Amino acid sequence: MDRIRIRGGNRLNGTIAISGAKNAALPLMITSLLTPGTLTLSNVPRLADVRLLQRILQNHGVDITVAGKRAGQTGMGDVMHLSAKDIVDTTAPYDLVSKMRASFWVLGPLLARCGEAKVSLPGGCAIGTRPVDMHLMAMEKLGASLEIENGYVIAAARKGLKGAHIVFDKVSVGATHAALMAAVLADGDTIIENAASEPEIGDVAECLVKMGAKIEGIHTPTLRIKGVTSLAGCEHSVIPDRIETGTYAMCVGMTGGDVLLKDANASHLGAVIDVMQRAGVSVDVKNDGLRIHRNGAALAPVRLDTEPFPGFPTDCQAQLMAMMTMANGTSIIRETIFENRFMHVQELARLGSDIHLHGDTAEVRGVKKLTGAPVMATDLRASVSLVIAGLAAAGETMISRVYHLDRGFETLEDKLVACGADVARISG
Ligand SMILES: CC(=O)N[C@H]1[C@@H](OP(=O)(O)OP(=O)(O)OC[C@H]2O[C@@H](n3ccc(=O)[nH]c3=O)[C@H](O)[C@@H]2O)O[C@H](CO)[C@@H](O)[C@@H]1O
Ligand SMILES: C=C(OP(=O)(O)O)C(=O)O
Repeated sequence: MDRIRIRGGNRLNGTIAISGAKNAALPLMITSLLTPGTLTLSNVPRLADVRLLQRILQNHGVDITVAGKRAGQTGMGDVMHLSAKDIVDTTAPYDLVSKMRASFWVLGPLLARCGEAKVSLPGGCAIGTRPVDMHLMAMEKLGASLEIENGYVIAAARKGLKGAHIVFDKVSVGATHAALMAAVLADGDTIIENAASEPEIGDVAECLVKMGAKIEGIHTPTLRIKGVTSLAGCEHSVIPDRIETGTYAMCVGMTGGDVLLKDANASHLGAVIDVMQRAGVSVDVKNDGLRIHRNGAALAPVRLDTEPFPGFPTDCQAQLMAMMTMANGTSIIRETIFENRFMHVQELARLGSDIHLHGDTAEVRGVKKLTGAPVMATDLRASVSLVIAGLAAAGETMISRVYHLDRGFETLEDKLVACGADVARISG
């Protein structure tokens, strides 16, 4: 199994190109199930999760071809053509779905297009119990009948889905994707209230509109959908990854230096930029991305809660905590989205951090020095928090189980090495 070795202490200087967003690319790929036409996605990141979803979609009969970047195309990722002319299998099996959360989202489109689906209950990062009750409630509201048997959701809507009024009790990215992707082909009007307004939902909604869907209220918590009988193919470019952007911003905040995060979209990062500035890191919005710089001054501690968009994202919580381990004072970080998203705390402790957990709140007492150590990645964002800490720790940090990192960070070592970090992948 690969490991990542970091020799800490180097400042970061240069340019890092931000990849297409994993959490937009995955649901965008799934929208291909809604049309017999060809969906062409550009700026698709080269990630393990994308490859896994390709296998899941191919199992349903989606024909997928991947090519490198085209001339004139913005972004750095692949171009992917997805064509679901015929759905040959409406079952999403356990061995594939259990590895990745987003794969469960095929439920809505399969039901909408085929009137039936059998989808294994999902997996994903082990950061809480992560129920799917709101996904199921939305499908039932849209007229599906559901049973859970042997770990599978078995859903049917033989006469098609019907428009409905769906009100979510709490904000869920996945349940919003599911409801939206099902409602676009339902008969009649659907209103989704308390919808997630994360930029990735907006990206999917905009792609669906290009395919012929009728959606109002995009980027707001109330989505109004008029069902259509069919959708066509289209071309769409995946938005830049705001979580990758926040992560590299925190790498620079941690080490000091001056880095341009090329193609980053500041409008998706308001809460992250605010926290970085409060911590004493300079963030300048440029035409071609975000410039992050910190020269000398100590980091100031911060106090924050994770929240649904536009609040501070839970997917950047571990990275911020790593950065705050060396702040000049005590930071208070409250995790409000997932009940078990502090697995990085005990690994950060191996590097010499001083963090105390009180229920959903971490008290991060800044230390003057971290020291390299062997550590273990436990989930995607927790693993990259260890990279951030390792970049500033004296000596060598060796991170094992880096397959978690490969789910969501494209060529992480190359991007950091290009800015002067001493990072290497040790194979085998
Ligand atoms: C692939 C992807 O895009 N994953 C993201 C998605 O995950 P995911 O879509 O799984 O997260 P949700 O937004 O659904 O979860 C938010 C909260 O709602 C709860 N919940 C969710 C569904 C449900 O049916 N019942 C329920 O109680 C969850 O346990 C959690 O406490 O949004 C999270 C919150 O921004 C991010 O951390 C993940 O990176
Ligand atoms: C938690 C994440 O992914 P998933 O929902 O697939 O577990 C993530 O992207 O940070």
